[in-house]
Amino acid sequence: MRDAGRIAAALDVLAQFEARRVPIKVCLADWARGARYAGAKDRAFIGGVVHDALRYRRSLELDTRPRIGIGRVLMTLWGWPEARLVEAFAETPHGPGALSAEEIDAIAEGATLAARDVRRDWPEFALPLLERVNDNPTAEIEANRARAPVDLRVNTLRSDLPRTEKALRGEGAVPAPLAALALRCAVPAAERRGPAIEITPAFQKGWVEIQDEGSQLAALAMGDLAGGQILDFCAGAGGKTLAMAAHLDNRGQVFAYDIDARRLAPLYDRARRAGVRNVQVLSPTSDAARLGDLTGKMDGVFVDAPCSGAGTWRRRPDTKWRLTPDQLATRQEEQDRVLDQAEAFVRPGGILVYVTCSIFAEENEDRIAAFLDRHPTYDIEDPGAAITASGGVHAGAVLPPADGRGTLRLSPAKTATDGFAITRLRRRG
Ligand SMILES: C[S@@+](CC[C@H](N)C(=O)[O-])C[C@H]1O[C@@H](n2cnc3c(N)ncnc32)[C@H](O)[C@@H]1O
Repeated sequence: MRDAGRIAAALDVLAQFEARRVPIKVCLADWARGARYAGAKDRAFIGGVVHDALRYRRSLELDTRPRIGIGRVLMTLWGWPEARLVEAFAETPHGPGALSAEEIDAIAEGATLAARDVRRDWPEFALPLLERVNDNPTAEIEANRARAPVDLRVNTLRSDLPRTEKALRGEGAVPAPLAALALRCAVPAAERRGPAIEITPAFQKGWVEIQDEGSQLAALAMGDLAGGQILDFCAGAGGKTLAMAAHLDNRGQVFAYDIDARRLAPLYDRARRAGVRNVQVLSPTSDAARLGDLTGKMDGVFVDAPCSGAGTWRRRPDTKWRLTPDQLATRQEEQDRVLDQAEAFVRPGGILVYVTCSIFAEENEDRIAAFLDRHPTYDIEDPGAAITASGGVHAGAVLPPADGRGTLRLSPAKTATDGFAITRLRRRG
């Protein structure tokens, strides 16, 4: 495909998103099904431009003036010269139709609008939530508009950092600043695709997992539980399960449970590839009795709770426009429920770590305060101290301090990671 057809396709996909508000990957897949002629480079171009458009959706007016908006994305963010844009729009029969003089003038305002209207790129209802927890909301929103790097966790059960870094040098992997086992591949520029880590021999041999550095730090909040028994109560596909299992060096035990058996399914293969032998997957359908046996016995229970996902908006910018206040309220109810269910497994003196990939206090500090009202037998501990004590951060790395309510917050602007909030509680003995 040429520029003309690619721009027209991106406009179609964005129109679908505005009309249906389904995940953008659904809109992209629907388009791709009807466009068998499109190659991998076309799909990458269209996916890239559509995601950037969603990152800047309101400041660049993609929602109200999509032709102008996409022109602004290509000129302002991708650095296209005006002539390339004008030619692509006008090309027949595949282009979206020639740009008028007014449209060209409006497109040229893109840089000014992107700088002026940063706050418009955050859902309006969620602005007070951000202002509540962040002293520089504009900087945070700006950092959330940027593309995210690809972060990797070196799997010490299969390799080590120097060997893995060397193997992935061609992909641009360099050590990340905080987590000792994190490698970072820089953000691809405009039309460039990100590194295809999954097809590298290092990935296939299980030397690395794709995992944001913030997620790696969260998984270390269990601290130094060498040989311990841990229940990962919301294990999903097991990103943090595998990190904890490797951290335990295949000793002790990590039980991986999730209410949704389908989400656990990939964990079996992932654990095999990673050489993990200390994980037991507990399916909600067939292992209820085994889960019950763990009641009151776990040294640590890890709750990676269902949440708004606001901390991952730079990676999944469609989700910031799909979140509603009602959904947020539902997540809060789930968070309370999950905490109550999970705490039953903590032994006296054991640890309960509560993590979300949301930076909002409504999903973190407020949930913990409500939990402590219901369960006064828990005390808050410093999550940063536990992460440091785990030995999993670089010597001298400085984590943000926990706030006055005991929660450590990571974010694109503050730590150059996805957004996470981490709280650590200990049950009294
Ligand atoms: C943030 S995701 C977990 C991601 C995963 N820990 C990882 O690192 O890849 C939250 C998970 O919580 C699960 N969940 C929601 N309610 C639950 C409940 N009451 N009990 C257990 N799991 C629950 C969801 O099915 C979902 O997989």
